[in-house]
Amino acid sequence: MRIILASNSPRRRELLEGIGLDFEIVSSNIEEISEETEPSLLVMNLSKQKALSVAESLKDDALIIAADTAVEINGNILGKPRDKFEAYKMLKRLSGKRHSVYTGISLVSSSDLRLISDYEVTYVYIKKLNDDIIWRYINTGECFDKAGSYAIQGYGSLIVSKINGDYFNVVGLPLSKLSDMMSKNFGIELL
Ligand SMILES: Cc1cn([C@H]2C[C@H](O)[C@@H](COP(=O)(O)OP(=O)(O)OP(=O)(O)O)O2)c(=O)[nH]c1=O
Repeated sequence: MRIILASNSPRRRELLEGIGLDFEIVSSNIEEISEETEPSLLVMNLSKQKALSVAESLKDDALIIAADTAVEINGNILGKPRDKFEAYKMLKRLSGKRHSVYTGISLVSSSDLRLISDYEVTYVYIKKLNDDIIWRYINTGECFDKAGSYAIQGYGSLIVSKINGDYFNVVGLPLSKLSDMMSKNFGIELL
């Protein structure tokens, strides 16, 4: 079956390429809006919207993969920062604390619109950051298209002290969970 990644994220593309999957990319371009405040439900809901928007635009049979990542700390959900001041506020909030990174995955088969959603959570500990370090990090420019304003795979690796859970989930696509979902629900084996 054709496999389609419904994502504009270069990280998600690279992660799927890394496991040798043969897939195409179709961007979803939905407005990421949801009233949901429970992070696991929010990321599953948004990934579902992305997957369905692509599935509905296809004529032939394909399996669509979509994902959404959000950061949660003390009941607050952090998405992507709008500007450097918002990035500063987010990093200040994450400084010296543990937060949770949620990624929701949705799989949809375009032939019958059968939909499966699930999520993964990883706990990330950020070092105590002074303002000088926060601004130096923001000035690397890598925080802007990232949930929570950092990229664990980039300079962000220097401000993370440890993680508990799947690293790839933090980067934006929990490959192990995805593999289980594809195998269990669609009989597609990635290994
Ligand atoms: C926390 C964290 C997030 N991120 C990224 C993963 C996601 O790409 C992004 C969160 O935004 P998303 O809305 O999940 O994804 P996206 O807009 O980049 O791509 P698309 O919706 O088209 O699939 O933050 C990192 O790259 N590293 C990190 O450490």
